Amino acid sequence: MKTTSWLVVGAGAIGLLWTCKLKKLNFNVHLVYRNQSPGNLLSLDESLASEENSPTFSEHKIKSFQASQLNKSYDKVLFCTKAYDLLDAYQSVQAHLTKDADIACLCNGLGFQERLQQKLQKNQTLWAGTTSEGALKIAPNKVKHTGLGDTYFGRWCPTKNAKPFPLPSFEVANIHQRLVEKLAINAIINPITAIYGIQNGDILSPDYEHLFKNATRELAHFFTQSDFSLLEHSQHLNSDNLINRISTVAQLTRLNRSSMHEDLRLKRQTENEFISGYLVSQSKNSLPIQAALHQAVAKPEQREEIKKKLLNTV
Ligand SMILES: NC(=O)C1=CN([C@@H]2O[C@H](COP(=O)(O)OP(=O)(O)OC[C@H]3O[C@@H](n4cnc5c(N)ncnc54)[C@H](OP(=O)(O)O)[C@@H]3O)[C@@H](O)[C@H]2O)C=CC1
Ligand SMILES: CC(C)(CO)C(=O)C(=O)O
Repeated sequence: MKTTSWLVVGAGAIGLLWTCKLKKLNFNVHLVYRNQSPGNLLSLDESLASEENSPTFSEHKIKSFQASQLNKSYDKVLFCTKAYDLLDAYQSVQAHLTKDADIACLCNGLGFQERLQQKLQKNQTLWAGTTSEGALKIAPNKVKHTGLGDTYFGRWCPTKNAKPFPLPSFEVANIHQRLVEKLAINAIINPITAIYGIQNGDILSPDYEHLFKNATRELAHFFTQSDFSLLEHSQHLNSDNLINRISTVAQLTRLNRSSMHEDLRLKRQTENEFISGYLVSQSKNSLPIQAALHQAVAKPEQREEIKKKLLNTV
């Protein structure tokens, strides 16, 4: 039996936030969780991120399932897992997606989109997404909207005269550019804050400023003067542009710990492979600082030595 509900996969912070957003847009939502059931009533706290005078708490009725309990077909699905879980998550629900389903993902990083595209059927459409919103899961069925931001989706494989995204106001033509811009921010702020155990704003302090600027200049050179496969979408990211963008985000989130800082601190898997790892794999050895940051995150036993070298040699 076919349903017109959205299927959201991943009941973490972003999955809960987006389930509530879709409910507010009057869609039915079926939510797939992996381990802990969120039940059938979600609550959204927008007190930290709401516009003035708008309600700050809302409750939303949904249906939640484990993938093995699904018994319907869906023509629109939104994956809200971490990048490293995306392909497994896709495989767990793929039998329940229609032949022409719209398949959207909101994970940070690059590299996994192409791998997912390879797995889709010919008439299914992959919509890559990126968000600068902040969300924090505070209970299995409760999410706090911690930062206002923008969310964009666009076709991973552009096609002329194709059908629009099921949420047209979120669709952009230049999604690759948006993904590269977000990748650049994550590639600088996340590993530096994670390995030195600092807040986002600290990368602008005298202790880290040289590392921040040199790592950013190196990235800008790669984005503007290399044979990067997404060069047409990264050419505008010269040193000044990139330093301004990243400084602004570091300022705006100065008291936050980046997601990678939290992941290392709590000894969880990080998205390193889809951020610095992706860039290094594309760079033909032209990103030595980025490679060192990648290595310092990936290899705890080398971390202290790399941290000292990075601060002494740049
Ligand atoms: N939170 C935020 O403010 C922001 C997050 N992002 C990005 O959004 C993405 C999601 O982040 P976030 O929500 O914070 O991460 P979370 O870790 O909170 O949520 C990911 C969820 O996906 C679930 N999951 C993993 N594999 C499967 C599967 N096979 N089937 C069903 N569920 C699965 C996890 O389940 P389990 O509980 O079992 O681990 C977890 O609940 C990341 O790429 C992140 O970088 C981007 C901007 C801001
Ligand atoms: C923008 C930034 C750096 C905010 O903390 C982020 O996206 C993250 O932590 O992953």
